Amino acid sequence: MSEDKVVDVAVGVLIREDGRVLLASRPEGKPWAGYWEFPGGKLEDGETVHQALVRELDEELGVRLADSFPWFVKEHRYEHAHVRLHFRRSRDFFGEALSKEGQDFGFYAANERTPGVLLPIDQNILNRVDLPDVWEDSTAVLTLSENALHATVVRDRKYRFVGARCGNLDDVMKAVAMDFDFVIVKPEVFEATLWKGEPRLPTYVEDVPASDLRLWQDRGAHGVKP
Ligand SMILES: Nc1nc2c([nH]c(=O)n2[C@H]2C[C@H](O)[C@@H](COP(=O)(O)OP(=O)(O)OP(=O)(O)O)O2)c(=O)[nH]1
Repeated sequence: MSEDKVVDVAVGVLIREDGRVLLASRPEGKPWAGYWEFPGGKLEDGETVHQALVRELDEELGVRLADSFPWFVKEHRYEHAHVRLHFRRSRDFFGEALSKEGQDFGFYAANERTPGVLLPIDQNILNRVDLPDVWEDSTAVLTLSENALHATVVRDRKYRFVGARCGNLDDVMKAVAMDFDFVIVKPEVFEATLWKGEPRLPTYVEDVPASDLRLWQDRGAHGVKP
């Protein structure tokens, strides 16, 4: 594989009614075998991310995925590959999971220890599963042009999540570089902050009614901030 070839990967964040998320260990023979991850895998030619997830969940765990929403897209360079991870959330799946490839698996809460170590970049992402759909004040929000370094300090002391209010794509790119948990944007700039229709971080749309939540989630938002 040439160094700069980007591999697109579909990643499923399947959330049970009790808020727990499906995680599984990586089968023997793959890079990072034995580490835990969200189920998913590489896109095949012509597949959408949702289609790839439907296939991978069936192949790996026998789970049937009915619907899923874009959550965010994240690039990461491993030694073995440069991946573009397309995370999608779903509460709409059925079937009892089975280990079709010899993996361990289970449903876990964000603050619970899995039997094995998660892939390093997945831990932060698992925490974000608890971000509420409708924004609450228990999250720290910074305006990026102000003192953004403060974010790292605040994160440890008081707030579980740190987000940034972003006026445009440049701000969102800064929030990505600083690994913020979420961004808040106005409805009129939402589209401009996406990467080919997918957010780059979980995104709240500001100043819209809570009753429009589903509409904005269909378009890729994590949630709304009325
Ligand atoms: N499925 C999954 N892959 C992840 C996660 N986090 C993360 O960095 N990755 C990376 C690891 C791998 O480099 C890549 C997924 O590739 P893979 O080898 O598991 O995909 P696959 O099942 O299609 O593999 P194969 O059949 O081609 O062997 O994405 C995650 O949470 N879930």
